Parts: sequence; C-alpha cells; structure tokens
Amino acid sequence: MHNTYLQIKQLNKRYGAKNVVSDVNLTMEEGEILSLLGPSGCGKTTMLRMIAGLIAPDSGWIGVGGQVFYDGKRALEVEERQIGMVFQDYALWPHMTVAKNIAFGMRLRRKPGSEIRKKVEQLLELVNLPGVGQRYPYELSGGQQQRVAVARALATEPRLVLMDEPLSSLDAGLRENMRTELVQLFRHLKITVINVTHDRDEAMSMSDRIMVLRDGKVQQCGTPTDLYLYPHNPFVASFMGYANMLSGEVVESTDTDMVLLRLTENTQGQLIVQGKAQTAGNTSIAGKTYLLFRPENIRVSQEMRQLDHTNHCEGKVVHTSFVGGQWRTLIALDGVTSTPILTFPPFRPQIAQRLWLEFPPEYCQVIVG
Ligand SMILES: Nc1ncnc2c1ncn2[C@@H]1O[C@H](COP(=O)(O)OP(=O)(O)OP(=O)(O)O)[C@@H](O)[C@H]1O
Repeated sequence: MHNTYLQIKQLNKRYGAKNVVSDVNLTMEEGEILSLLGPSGCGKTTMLRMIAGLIAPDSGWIGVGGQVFYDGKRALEVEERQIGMVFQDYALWPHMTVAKNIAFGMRLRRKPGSEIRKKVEQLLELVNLPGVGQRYPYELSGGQQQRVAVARALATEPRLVLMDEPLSSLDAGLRENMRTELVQLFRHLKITVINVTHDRDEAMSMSDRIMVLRDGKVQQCGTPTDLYLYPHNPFVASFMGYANMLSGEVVESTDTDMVLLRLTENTQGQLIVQGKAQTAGNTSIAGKTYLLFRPENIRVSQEMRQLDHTNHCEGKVVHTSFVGGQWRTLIALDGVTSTPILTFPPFRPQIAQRLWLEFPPEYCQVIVG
C-alpha cells in the first residue's frame, strides 16, 4: 500500500472566459518528485501557485502531509503551508550575504542563532558550496546562486518543495549537472518535490512521474517511460519525443490488444498495418486514429526480408544528416502522403536511395486524438 502525501481534487482556475486549470486531480507519495510539463501558457505556474497559496483556486481541494491547504472555501495562509519555493531567477536578496539569505526563514521563525549558524553550514555543504556564507549573491555564478536558492528553500524543513523552471536560466552543460545534483539531494532528504518545466529532457531526467498539461487539462500522468512508450494521445506522443505517426482507420480490433488499421493518407489502396491499442484498449472513441512508432524501433535495410506481419513499406530517402553520431534520415514511404518517417539507419544512406522500413507491431501503438 502506498501512502498518499499530497492530494489535489478537481482543482479549477479560470481567468475571464478561459479555464487555465481545469479539473486537475493528483496524488503523490512522500519523497516523490513530479514534474508539471507542457507548452507555454498550459497552466503549470498557475497550478504551482495555487498549491503554494499565492493564487486562490475557484474550486477544488488541496491537502499536503495531513493538512488541508484548501477545501473549496477556506485557504491556509501561505506561511502556514511550510513550502520551500525555488524560482527561475533565483530571487535571492542582493543586499544580504549567502548565509543571511539562507537563514532568512529561520530568523522569521525566531530560531536560536547557534542553531541557525549550524544549519546554514550544513545546507551549504549539502549543496556543494562550503565556505561561501559570507559572500554576496553577485559574487557567485548562476549555478551557485541557484544552489543557494535551493538551500534557502530547504532551510525551514518544508513539507514540500515547489520549483518553477529552476534551471532554465543556466547554460546547457551546467543544467544537466544540476539536474543530477538536485535529484540526488532531494532523494537523500526524502523531500517531496513538484517541478514546473517546459523542457522534456529535464522532466524525464528528474522525475518519478510527469503530469503533461495542455490548455489547463491533464493529458496524462505517469512515469517517464510510460509516457514515452505508451502515450495516450498524439499530443503526449509528440511532446515526449519524435513520434512517427501514420493516420488510419480501424478495420479490426481483435480480442487481443492488437488493432488492424488501413492507412488513410495512402494512394496505393490497401496498406494494412497493426499496433497495440492504447487509451485503455479503447479505439472506438471519437478522433483520428494513428499508428505511432519511434525512430529507434524501425529496422532500415537495403533489401526486404520475409516477415510474418504487414508493418513494412518501401520508401525513398529525402534527407539525411549526421547528428549525434547517427544518420538522422527522413524517408518518404511509397504511396503514403503523410510526413516522411524519421529513422536512424545503421549505414550512410544516399539521397533518393530506396530502402525498406520495418516497424514491428509490438513496437507500434494505435492512439486516438
Ligand atoms: N493574472 C492573470 N490574469 C489573466 N490571465 C492569466 C493570469 N495569469 C495567467 N494567466 C493566463 O493563464 C494561462 C496559464 O498561465 P500560466 O502562467 O499558468 O502558464 P504556464 O504553463 O506556466 O506558462 P509559461 O511556461 O509560459 O510560464 C495563460 O494563458 C496566461 O496568459
């Protein structure tokens, strides 16, 4: 049995006629790291701020660590929520030393000086900045300032840490190191974290689970692998990584979880392909149906092999470039008018070369959206 630490029920926020956060439900265990992921304007920050108590919801319920934050009518004061916040721009006080920045919340709570000094030292060790307590924020690099901001958020032993795009001001190399560093720190302290980001790689590398939002609505919430391998709709499929999608019509849905599709953007008539049913096996809901397969699951060869399935097609190379040690190659399938398929052949392809593509049914998902 897992224990629920944080629970959000039917949370709503509207600005004018726009539902910015729409019927969001979420449960989290203690120590879990969750990212809210989605394009700009999907409601991530609004949701985070409602949990922090900085924005009043229109309706819903929020509870964390046995305390009710919001019950549809009453809201717990921000200071009483015991939340640590980390922002994109660090938000350190420039006129205070690093030690004073970290100690600020503890001073407000009137902790004894000796306890504060000890805690500040411990936190600086934890975030790999021993001995910088007497410096000012402007004397530190961006990455160091963000570590101080994390130390400050942890200083009051929060129930929950909320981070809003914490790494997006840092340059790429540093950002990757900080992801690992922060995850190790949070795991060590068993802190529960909600992280807002529009960066898929950041969400995938830092989170136990990811909630994908679009226009204020939850598209899917699951582990990074679940979202990548079993997306519930085309939006999640494309947001989590390059998604080859061919549109089709369901011709047969067997008792097993396999679905047969007739490709629709297809000038050669009867191209039938198959894939595993997604959306909890329900392909009958309204919307366009697609066969989804990831580039790394395509077998590209110069000759056709004998196969016991129909998921193969011949095509012509339209573009190739050498990226990240691989031949990133687009292939237009014969008679299929949809976007060319992205593949990574294990050899150097030539423009206009004819190649065989095989996309085994067990690696294909049938999704609706
Ligand atoms: N105070 C406000 N008044 C009116 N509309 C607002 C207000 N705050 C946010 N919005 C709108 O609500 C929507 C969601 O905003 P929010 O900041 O939560 O999105 P986001 O996903 O965090 O985006 P970003 O990644 O750009 O920060 C946007 O369309 C925004 O314009």
